[in-house]
Amino acid sequence: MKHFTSVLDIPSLGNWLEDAKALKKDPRGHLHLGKGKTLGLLFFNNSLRTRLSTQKAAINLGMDVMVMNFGKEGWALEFADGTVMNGQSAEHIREAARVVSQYCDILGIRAFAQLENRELDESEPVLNGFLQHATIPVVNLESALGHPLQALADAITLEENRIKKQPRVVLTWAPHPRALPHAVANSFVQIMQRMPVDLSIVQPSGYELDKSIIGNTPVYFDQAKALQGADFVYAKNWSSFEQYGQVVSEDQDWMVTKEKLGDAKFMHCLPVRRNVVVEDAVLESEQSLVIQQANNRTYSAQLVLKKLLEGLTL
Ligand SMILES: NCCC[C@H](NC(=O)CCC(=O)O)C(=O)O
Ligand SMILES: NC(=O)OP(=O)(O)O
Repeated sequence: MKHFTSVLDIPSLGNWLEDAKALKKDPRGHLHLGKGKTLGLLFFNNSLRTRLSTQKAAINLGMDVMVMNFGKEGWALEFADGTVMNGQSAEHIREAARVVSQYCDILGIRAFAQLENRELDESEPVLNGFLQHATIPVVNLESALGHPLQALADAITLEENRIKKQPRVVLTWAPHPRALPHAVANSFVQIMQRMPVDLSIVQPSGYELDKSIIGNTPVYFDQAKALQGADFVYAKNWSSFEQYGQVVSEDQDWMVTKEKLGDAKFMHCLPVRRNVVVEDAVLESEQSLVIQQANNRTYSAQLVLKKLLEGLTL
């Protein structure tokens, strides 16, 4: 693995989940591996978990870390080739990526979808710009299309809480006051499709995710029915894919409640809007796994960094 940009970069999920378990038992067991190596983290969007858990993961591996809030503090970057840069952009990705590569050994990039132009988002200008021009391994800290470190933490959490051999996992759309990206939902679907679970998606009409990601995963429109008998309920808002980036329903009836949850465990990537996405009673109950999911972000990041560091020393 040269870079980690997608769930599809995980060669064997079963082996990785075993590796994650071992790392979690002995987080400081590989302090030598990152000694003298620097992780650079560039954030074009806000973060709490990704920023701190990825730093923590690097610290556990003995790495040094440099973090920059690029969105506000970096020069506005130009990604298109051949442009006359007489507008807002002060620096080209061709220089920026090569410059940063000299200071770091591994580079993490967070750059969300803009949700204005599907083709532009699908071209992943920021992540792909760094992939193309950086000379070091690149890690996706949530891009327009995916959030693989979150999905890996979700898989670890599910593995720790599964009772059944083939649990029923339901990804439910939930209301939100803003238009949100598809990245978390995409990567969750992709990783669950690779696990021994019975996965389905439930959402209001108009919120179908990218067909190329859904594949054969069943999609339902009746939330109460879909949640019946679920073992894990993963809530997430996303904007319309068809009417790209639009909010086509704000239906509060889709909020996850204790009653709808039944005996299922509740999952969400956080940050979560209380009493919009999910009611307080769920988050305060024993059924909520959200804090454990956030904890597992450290081990998912640590696993990825460990694999990349091992690749560097080969
Ligand atoms: N990294 C986890 C989720 C990040 C982002 N959520 C948000 O922007 C929520 C912000 C708010 O609630 O206003 C998303 O859905 O992709
Ligand atoms: N779940 C997650 O990625 O959280 P942050 O956006 O706070 O990093």
